[in-house]
Amino acid sequence: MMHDLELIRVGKTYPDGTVAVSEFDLQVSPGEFVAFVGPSGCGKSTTLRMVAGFEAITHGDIIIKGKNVSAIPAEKRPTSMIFQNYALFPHLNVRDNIGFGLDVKGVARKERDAKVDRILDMFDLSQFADRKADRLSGGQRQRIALARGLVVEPQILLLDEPLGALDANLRRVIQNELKLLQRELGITFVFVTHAQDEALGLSDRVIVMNNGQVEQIGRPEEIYGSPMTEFVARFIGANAIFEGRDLRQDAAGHSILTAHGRITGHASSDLRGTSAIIAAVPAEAIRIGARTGDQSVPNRLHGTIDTKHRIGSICRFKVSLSNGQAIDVETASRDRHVMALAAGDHVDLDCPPERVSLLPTHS
Ligand SMILES: Nc1ncnc2c1ncn2[C@@H]1O[C@H](COP(=O)(O)OP(=O)(O)OP(=O)(O)O)[C@@H](O)[C@H]1O
Repeated sequence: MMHDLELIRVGKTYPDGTVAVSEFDLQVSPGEFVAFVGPSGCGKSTTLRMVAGFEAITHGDIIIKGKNVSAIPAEKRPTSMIFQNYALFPHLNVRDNIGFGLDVKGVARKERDAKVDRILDMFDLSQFADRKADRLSGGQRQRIALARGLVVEPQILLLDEPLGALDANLRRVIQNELKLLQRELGITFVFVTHAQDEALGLSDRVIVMNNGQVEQIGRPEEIYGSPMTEFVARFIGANAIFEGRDLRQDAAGHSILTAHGRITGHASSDLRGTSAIIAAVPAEAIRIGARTGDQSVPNRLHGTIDTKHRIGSICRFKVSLSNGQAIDVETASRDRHVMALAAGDHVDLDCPPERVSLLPTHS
């Protein structure tokens, strides 16, 4: 199958010597929704701008639908980009803002108007068609920015933190709309965000970046449940991290010796010869219950509840372990034994070994 987008060892070094991206490999299927996520400065926007053609690449190749576009200017690429600040022209009305990309491409007036009308209708914006862009709410402007990106019928829509300027409620509404729209149109979306919940919630695959490099590419549940690197384990989700050493292997799996005794899990990579190892345990994989003294289960930990918060059907605990380390525990709030727990209670914790990732650590 031909990929919609392929990055082959793409790199970018800015003229001042800053290495923003290096050795970036990625293949995106037609109709896929992928999200770049990572801390500020990790190279997400630079990568997106290179795909759009707004930034020249210094190494590697960018292939769109089998065609090498590395040397092709932005306006000739089958991509369209949407920015966080919408980049609307405040003095143009909605219709002309949306039609702008078609004008640049020299689409004939009649066809342009028909396309703009169709998309105005689709985004429920027809009643604002003649209003100036600066007389609209944030959510309306965001819809116009989306409409403007889509009206040119791109093969790939590039979205750079498109929801960053919206408040939490509106963000959620537009997130839903975005997801539905993407399914309906079947256009490939490449989305950049520093909000991991957005990346995990919206996309088919997540690309976690750090320091200009790809840390891990995978489906949201893979990134969340099976981090492949220490960075991913610390950046995504709410993993409890236990440092350890003395790797052993037996029938139950690999185990390391930590401040809390042996923790058993699965090794995501070859750990032989690695002296410092961490165990990463997702907050929702940890079971919590009143102290019983039972030591027969694997990965037994002891702690004291610091705080308990109920958020809908989820109960979130902060628990201090015997060595003072505080960890997060998330569990279904409707369980009776969970309902009975309160701050100050001494608790037993455990986690099934298959949910524990053992990873090399660099610290
Ligand atoms: N024009 C430029 N010249 C030199 N360095 C730059 C330039 N633009 C970006 N950088 C640097 O390249 C690195 C990657 O920047 P980039 O904007 O791609 O990161 P980002 O992950 O999108 O960050 P954010 O989430 O803050 O937008 C950073 O170190 C940044 O300072």
